[in-house]
Amino acid sequence: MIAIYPGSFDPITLGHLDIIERGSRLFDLVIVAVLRNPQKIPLFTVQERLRQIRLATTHLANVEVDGFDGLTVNYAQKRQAQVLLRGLRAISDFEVELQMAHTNKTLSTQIETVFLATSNEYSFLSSSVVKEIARFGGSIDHLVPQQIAPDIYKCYNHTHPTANPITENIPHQREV
Ligand SMILES: Nc1ncnc2c1ncn2[C@@H]1O[C@H](COP(=O)(O)OP(=O)(O)OP(=O)(O)O)[C@@H](O)[C@H]1O
Ligand SMILES: CC(C)(COP(=O)(O)O)[C@@H](O)C(=O)NCCC(=O)NCCS
Ligand SMILES: [Mg+2]
Repeated sequence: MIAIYPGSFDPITLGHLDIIERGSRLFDLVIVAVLRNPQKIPLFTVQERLRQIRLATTHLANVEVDGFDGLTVNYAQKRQAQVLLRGLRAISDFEVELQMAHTNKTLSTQIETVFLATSNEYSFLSSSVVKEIARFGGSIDHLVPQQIAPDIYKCYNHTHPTANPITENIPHQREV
């Protein structure tokens, strides 16, 4: 069975990686699918995010990384996937995710959404939290795959919080 794990992944966190690893044990193939979303101003371009997710998942043979436009169910059908994989952290996720799952069901009755509960240690973790910490000069080493931490520090003009402490010139939004 093929599962699509769609999302923004701006950037990928250890919470996402945990869902990908657990998904890869449940499904024959997990396709991590990054939405090209013109409505969001991302920190990383889609190309950068694809590269980052690929770097973080090299140890998983049945994981593929791709970008897509348009409706997720259309992309799932194109890839012959039967499942949309999503993660649940809290009630706030549940409300949005349930609405999304029901909407997708009206668009394609063939595709099921499967939710994995967050692992306890990542229940607080989001891409937004990572960006907020990095933006104010904190360490994100324990929150993202080690291969991509340097990318994030670079965006905020510091190599590592201990190497180059917070300055007043940290940009609030990087140009993409
Ligand atoms: N720590 C986590 N544990 C479990 N699932 C997660 C975790 N972080 C994100 N997810 C799930 O991954 C999917 C993609 O989420 P998304 O790309 O929006 O990440 P995010 O961390 O929520 O980022 P943002 O802060 O930009 O919303 C969603 O199903 C989301 O619930
Ligand atoms: C990309 C995503 C899964 C949300 O990802 P996110 O959790 O990273 O914000 C969702 O916005 C989506 O599926 N967008 C594509 C458009 C679509 O299919 N909309 C109908 C479902 S609400
Ligand atoms: Mg989110």
